[in-house]
Amino acid sequence: MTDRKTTPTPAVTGTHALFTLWARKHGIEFPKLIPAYLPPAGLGIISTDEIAGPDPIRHGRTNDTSLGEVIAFTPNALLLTRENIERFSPGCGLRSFLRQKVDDGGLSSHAVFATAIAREIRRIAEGHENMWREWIDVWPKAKEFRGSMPLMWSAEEGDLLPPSTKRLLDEQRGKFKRDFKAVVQKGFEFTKQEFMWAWIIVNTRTLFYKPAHSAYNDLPREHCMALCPFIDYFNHSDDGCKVQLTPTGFTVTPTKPSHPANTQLFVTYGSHSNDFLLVEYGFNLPLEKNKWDEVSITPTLLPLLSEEHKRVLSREGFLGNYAFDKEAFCFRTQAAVRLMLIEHPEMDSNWRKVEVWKNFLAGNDDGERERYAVEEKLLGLLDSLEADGERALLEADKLQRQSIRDVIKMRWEQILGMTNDVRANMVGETGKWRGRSHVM
Ligand SMILES: C[S@@+](CC[C@H](N)C(=O)[O-])C[C@H]1O[C@@H](n2cnc3c(N)ncnc32)[C@H](O)[C@@H]1O
Repeated sequence: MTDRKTTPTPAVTGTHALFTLWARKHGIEFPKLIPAYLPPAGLGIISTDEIAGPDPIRHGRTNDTSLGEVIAFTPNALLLTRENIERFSPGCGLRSFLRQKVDDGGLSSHAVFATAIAREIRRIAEGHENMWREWIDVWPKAKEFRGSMPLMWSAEEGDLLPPSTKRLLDEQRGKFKRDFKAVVQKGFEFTKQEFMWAWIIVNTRTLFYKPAHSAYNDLPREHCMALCPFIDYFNHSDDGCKVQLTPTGFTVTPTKPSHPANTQLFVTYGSHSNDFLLVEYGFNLPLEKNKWDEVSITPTLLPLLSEEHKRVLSREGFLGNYAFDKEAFCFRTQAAVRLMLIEHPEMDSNWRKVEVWKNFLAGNDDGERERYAVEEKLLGLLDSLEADGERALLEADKLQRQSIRDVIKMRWEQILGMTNDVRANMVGETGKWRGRSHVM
């Protein structure tokens, strides 16, 4: 978790100083910014001067980011992209794997970038030069990822994460495993540790990149990526500056009216929950600083649905993607839980009940008749999550590595806090609104 008030220490010596010289020499522009140490976020970007953003009073518009000054610019020629992979890692032969679809023996963009990076680390150690060497030298080392990136944890440590986090971790582990296997099958000989470090570098530092090249027209979104020197120094906040791809390169523009000198500037990586930030980037934000945080309840709810329920939900477009935040459960969860009240929704004799359910989905029925029964089920989901959380917190206390223990405890505590909030919204602080009392 990061505190924006961490006192920044400008990173003006060593590898970071060499990198900023290299960056300016190659056309990267950042007139009022410098990198700084901002523990626990590692490096970040701070202002050296006051920065003016869009001025809503002067322009009468709040969302016109083009009116703020461009605070950072990285030209296209310096990006690591699918097009220049062979320039980044001469002789790697990776370009041909990008021409093939992944299902036809090709490699994902993520796997190709990680391979090129892992290969260059070896080549640099053997004495080869690399045009991007100064940039590579400022990336975090493997030991910096060990405590924070769950992908690097043991299975036992990962199992103590909340189900909503663990589900994302399992998906990520699947992706990593597929990429590593495919890369090894192509004859690249990396250890799992070497490849994992490079894969995490790509995971935590890529920008969405879809230039106006025909090669990108039909390319699936997950393959549209680039690594971007300097702009990859920015940390994330939910209201950070805007990153845009222009015909000449990436730009960063502020979205707030002004930033004083000597403050950290953030960009927004996307509208991400803390579970996502934790698994994909190895950090999470205090609840009050992440307006997009929510808890997926899918892993708890899906196993409670019968095959019949799943078929009906799927036909209506309501299967999966269930969540709550500190205010309430989402509508999709309501839809699933309401359907659970009908034991056999596909039986002819239940068609009337299913019609009532569909009327609720369409907004033609307020659902008040079933409200208590639905709430009982929702409260049951919260109870079960809480029981899991209490068990996991006890187990986490036994873990050797404190950094991992702290991460697991922090996310569980956030989730248990949200569980309390959403329950209080449903039944009142003491349960008196519903005749159900809870020990908080
Ligand atoms: C694109 S890099 C940003 C630069 C990075 N901090 C560094 O030291 O090189 C993304 C990584 O920065 C860290 N990070 C980004 N935003 C953060 C935040 N708000 N709080 C804590 N860590 C953050 C995470 O480790 C994440 O994986």
